[in-house]
This record gives sequence, structure tokens and C-alpha cells, in this order.
Amino acid sequence: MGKNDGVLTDEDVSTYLSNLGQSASGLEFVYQFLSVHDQNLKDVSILCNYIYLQRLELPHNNIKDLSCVSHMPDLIVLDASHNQITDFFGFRPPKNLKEVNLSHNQMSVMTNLSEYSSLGILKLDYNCFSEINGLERCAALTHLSLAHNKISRISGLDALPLKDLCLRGNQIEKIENMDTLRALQVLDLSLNRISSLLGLQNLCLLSSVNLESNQISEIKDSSYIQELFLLRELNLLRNPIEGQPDYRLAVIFLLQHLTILDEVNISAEEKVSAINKYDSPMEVVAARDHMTHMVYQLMQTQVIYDSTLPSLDTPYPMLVLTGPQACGKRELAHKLCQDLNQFFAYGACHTTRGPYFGEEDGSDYYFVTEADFQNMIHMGQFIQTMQYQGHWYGLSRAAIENAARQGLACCLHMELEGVVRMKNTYFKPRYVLLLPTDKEWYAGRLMARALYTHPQIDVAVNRVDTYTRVNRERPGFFDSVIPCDDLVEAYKTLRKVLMEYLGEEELDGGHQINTAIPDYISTGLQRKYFVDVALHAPVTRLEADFTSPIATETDPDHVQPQLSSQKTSVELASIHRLQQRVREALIGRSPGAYPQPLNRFPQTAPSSLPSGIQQDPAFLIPMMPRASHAPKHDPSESSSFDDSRASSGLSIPSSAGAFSETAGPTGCSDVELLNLSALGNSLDTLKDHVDSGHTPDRLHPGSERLSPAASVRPGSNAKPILPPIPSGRKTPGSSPRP
Ligand SMILES: Nc1ncnc2c1ncn2[C@@H]1O[C@H](COP(=O)(O)OP(=O)(O)OP(=O)(O)O)[C@@H](O)[C@H]1O
Repeated sequence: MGKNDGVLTDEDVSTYLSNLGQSASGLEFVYQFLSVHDQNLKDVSILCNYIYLQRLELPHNNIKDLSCVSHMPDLIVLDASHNQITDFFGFRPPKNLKEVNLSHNQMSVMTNLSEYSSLGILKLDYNCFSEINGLERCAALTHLSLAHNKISRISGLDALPLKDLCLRGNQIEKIENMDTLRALQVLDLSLNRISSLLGLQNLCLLSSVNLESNQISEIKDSSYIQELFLLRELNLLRNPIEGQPDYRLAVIFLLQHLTILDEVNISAEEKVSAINKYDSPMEVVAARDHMTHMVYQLMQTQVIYDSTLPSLDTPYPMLVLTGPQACGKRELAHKLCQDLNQFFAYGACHTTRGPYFGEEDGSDYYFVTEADFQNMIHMGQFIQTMQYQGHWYGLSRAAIENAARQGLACCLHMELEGVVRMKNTYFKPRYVLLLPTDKEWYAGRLMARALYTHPQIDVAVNRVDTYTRVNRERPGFFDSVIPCDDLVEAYKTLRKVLMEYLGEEELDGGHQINTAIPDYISTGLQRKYFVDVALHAPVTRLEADFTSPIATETDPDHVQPQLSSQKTSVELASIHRLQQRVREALIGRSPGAYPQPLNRFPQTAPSSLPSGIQQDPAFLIPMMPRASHAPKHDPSESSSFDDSRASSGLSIPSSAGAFSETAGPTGCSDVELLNLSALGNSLDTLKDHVDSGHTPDRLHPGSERLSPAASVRPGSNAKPILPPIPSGRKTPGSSPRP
């Protein structure tokens, strides 16, 4: 044994040989492995005779010379770590040498390894290398470790098929010359002097990066590795970046595919918090906004407002026009409030932006300073607020009260985020989306205003897609969608939609309002059903393509099979409810069996509601309910009413619109109407009763028509009169500043 003199002898070798097997040529049986650890060996020249060795392990000795390896052509694995070798690869290359560990030696210069074509794993940690070279032709090298050397620059690795590279504990200041390492998956650059992640951006297969104990200080540096979608593990421990506020959440947000950061698993809660903090979904921001205003409101003296719910099922009526900036919603809101001033008053929001040329305080907005705006928040004066393009916008309760006090519905315009916030409140407005379908036209319109910068225009134009997406993905979010490329057409459509919401019929070119209620009983439900189907059936298609014309007629042949199809339990329940209502009406118990549903206005279907609930008429709340003694419709006009509804295919009901309009003049959902139609003879019998005037609700044609001024106050079925506005739309000065 060479314990004393450090010389390896045949006797020692015979002790440490193992793995008897076939030689590489397959002609002999030989011992393939030799492993001699910790024996203070200095001289292993005896191994020149062991030419069949395939694996040689001589770690933790004092070996300086490894030339014996030149005689082992079949050697595959060599471990000579923890020795005193100074000569880099001082042996002739065994042609199948795949794995070499020469760590913890005293080598300082790397020489050309191009003849080691099979070399796959090379470990050279704890040596004295100051430069990487000689590896250019190592076409099989997948793992290279040069930890704890004196390397100050990454070089000499071009196009190597490396998957795992360790350069830990060197003097590297910059990540460079790595662009061609396209196969790299694991990179250890810890304990260096690196100050930026720049240089990693092209290493698409990276899954783990260790940069512990470097000089990285900027969170924004994470953006360099943001596109590395396979990156799961990142270690930035002991970098100055750790001191940045919310460092961990910020990095988790920027690198959302990470699963381990700084050796700690990233929890789902952390991911959600990060997203909520840095890119809050609209709902989260809306919830926060709502919470803020609720809390501040509750801190004030509680009073009853005109806009407080008149009753549980009759919310104060409001109309919200939404759409991207400058799509025309403000103009349309003003026009509407002038045109239908017996119904609507414009609700001016507060804003911190300065007035544009011609804008008057109180007319379009109340222009306030940032400090005043914040003060209003703290005084609990806002229903909702939002920041848009650096300015605050807020809807004050007083703005709504202004309209409510006059007995008018409040007409507002706001961005999508504002709508999400409104949906958290107990107000139940109708939401009409005004959507530019031609982006070029829309961009031109923005530019023509000469008010916006190019980035602002880009933001606004891009938001068209957001609106379209929300309308497509969240059925029921908007009650109606109206293309607004042509504002004149858009207004006509909007007016029609509103007439439907109001349950009003337009006469005389849309300038008079006929408040008479059509009598669907005498005109026949079947026909109404077809019209309803025509209006609502294409909803799914419309959501995808809102520019397409809507069919206003539905082929009865197509509908009929649906009528006779098997009923579900929901449909049966619906039939039962309808029968019940009709019976009650006939015996005079329920005055609302006909007029009540007629006056029902579809409720904005909150997207969170299950569709079953949305469809159930029991959940539909009127926007502008009438008094139970509201006028009845002249039967002779029913067909024009139907036609008007049918032609309102110009407007594009969103899914909620579908539901809402589905709850048509009879207050029935499509399902109910369908079922009702399917009732066949029994229904006809009931209808005959009604036609013959047996219902207590039936009034004589002509005797019921009211003037607009005599229509019902919106939001209340207790107050029958909607007070007229003497001088048209209110001027800014005429109402107190909220
Ligand atoms: N309280 C609010 N909540 C949410 N959005 C609001 C609110 N008030 C106004 N907005 C919206 O903020 C956006 C910016 O309004 P602003 O009036 O400054 O822009 P504009 O260029 O005049 O566009 P527009 O003609 O659409 O009003 C508009 O889309 C407007 O509808």
C-alpha cells in the first residue's frame, strides 16, 4: 500500500479494483473500475498497465502527474479532484472520455481540448483559471463548472451545447458573450460582481438562474429575463435589490412564471398579491374604490336621498353611456338629455383635469383641484372615482341627487373602469356601450380634437379592443352595444334603445313620445314571441360581430320545432308561474299580471349572476317602472310597437340586453314566452277571456294614453307623474353645484 511513500502498487490496485466485465473490445473479461480515495497517493504510474480501465477515481490524494491515463484508451470517467495537478489534461485523450473532474487542483491555464470530442461533463472548480479557452471544439460539452477560479470575463463559450454552466465565485462583472448558448438551462453566476441581468435575455431555455451575492440593485432589471418563459427558479439573495421596497412582490409580478425565488417557493397567495398590487384587475381596483367611498360615506351623517331606492325592486333609474374616450358618448349624453328632458338629466362628474376650450364648469364636468378632489373623497361625497390618463374623475352623490330631485333619471358617461365600479354600488343603471368599429376613423376623431398626445391616442384606440373583449367575454356586462362611427345614426339607435327601455313608443319621426302601453293580450303572444326571438336570437353572433345587421324576422318554421320540443324542469316551472299569473289576473287578484310585467324593465344582469338567475324574470328589476295604474295600450297600435321593437335590431343588445329585452312587455323571459306559446289551447282560452274584457286591467283603447308629462316618475311606481322640465335641459347655473 502506498500509504507511506505515496506510491500505488499492484497490490493496492488489486484491492481497489472492481466491476469485472467485458473489455471495450468485448474480447476479454477485465476489471473496469478503480477507485482509490484519500490515500495520500503521489505516484500512480503503475496504472499505465491497467489499460482496460473505464472508470478511474483518485480523489483526495497528492497526485501531480496523470500521464498514466494516456494508456487507458477506454476510459470514460476520470475523477482526479482534490489533488495537486498543475498540468491541464496532461495525458493523451482517451477517445471516449465523457466525464472529467479536476476540481480542487492547481491548474491555471486551459489548453485546447478539441481532441476530447466526447467530453460531456467537465468540472474544473477551485483551480486558478483566469480565462476560459480551449473548449471551442468540445461539441458534446453539456456541463461545465469553473466555480471559484479567477475568471473575470465570460468568454470562450461560443456555441457550446452547454445545458449547465457554473461560474460561481469568480470575478465576473458583466453577463456577456452568452447569446449563443441557446441550450443553456441552468446558470450559476453566484458570488460574482454582476450588476445587471442584461445578457441573459436570449437564453430562452433557462430554467434556473443563481445570482446570489452579486451587485444587482434594480428591480427593473428583471425585465431582461421577463421573456424567459421557462425560467422557474431565480436566486437574488444577498444582492442590493433585496433592500428595494416590496422587492419580492415586484419580482414575482414581473416574472410570473417563477416558482422559486431566493430558495423559497412562491405561493399562490404571493402571486395573487403581486398581481393585485401592480396590475390590479379592474374588479379589484373597483372593489377598493368602492370600499374607500363606502367607508368615507359611512363616516358622514346619514341622510335619505332622493335617489335612495324607492323600494327594493325599483332602483333609481340611471343611464350610463360607456365607451372609449371621445367616442361621442359625452355628446350623445347631452343630446339625449336635451331631447328627452322629461326623462333624463345630465349627471356631471368632477374632474381634476383642466377645462378644454369651451367647457364650462358644471356643464360637462365640475372642474376641481386635486386637493379639492381628495377632500371630497374624504368627505364621502363620491359614489365612484377613477384615474384616467393622470387625472381623477369622480361621480358625486350630489350629481345624481341633482337629477333625482327633479324627478329625472340621471344620464352619465364614463370609462369601462367606471362601469365596473358602478356595478359595486346599489345603483342599477342601464349600461349602453358606444363602440367605434372603425379604429382609423376613431383615431382620426381623436386627432382632430387636437387635445391628445400620440401615446394618449394609442391608449384610447387600444382600449377599443378592451371594450370589445369585455363585451364578448362577459355576457351581460353591457345592456346594449351601439356602433358609434356615425354619431347621427348612433343617436337614433340610442334613442330607440331608450324608448324600449322606457317602454315608450316613438311617433312622428321620433319627436313625440307615446306612453300608451301596447296590449299584447289582444295582439297575440305568438306574434310577439317571434319578434322577440328575432331580436334576441342572434345575440351570440352579435357578440362576435356587432356590426352585422340583425335579423328582424324570424322564420316561424325554424322557431316552431323549438316550441314543441321537450320541456325542461325550469321551463315547466316557468309555464306554471305564467299560468298562475294569468289566472290571478283573470280573477282580479293581481292587478299587475299584465301591466306590471309590461312595465318591467330588464335589469342589468350582473355578470356574476348565474345565467339561470339572470333569465328568471323574478330577478329582473324594472329600470323605469310605471305605476300599477299606468295607461294601457291601444290595441290598434300594438303592431307598430312590435315593429318598432323589431326594427330596433339596429341596436345591438348584449347578452344582458338579450335577457332584459327577453323579459319583454309581458314581463316574460324568452323561455317563458316560448313556454307560453307552447301552452296551446289553454292559453288561447285565457286570451279569449282577456280579449273579451274580463280582466280588470283591461282599459278601453284611447282612454289610457297619457301625455309625456303624465308618465310615471322614473324609479318609483308610487309617484305616477314625471315632472316636466319647463325650460328643457337644465343650464349649469340652474342647479346648485354638487
Ligand atoms: N366618473 C367617471 N368614472 C369613469 N370614467 C369617467 C368618469 N367621468 C368621466 N369619465 C371618462 O373619462 C374619460 C376622459 O374624460 P374626458 O372628458 O377628460 O375626455 P374627453 O377627451 O373629453 O373624452 P369624452 O369626449 O369621452 O368625454 C372619458 O371617457 C369619460 O367618459
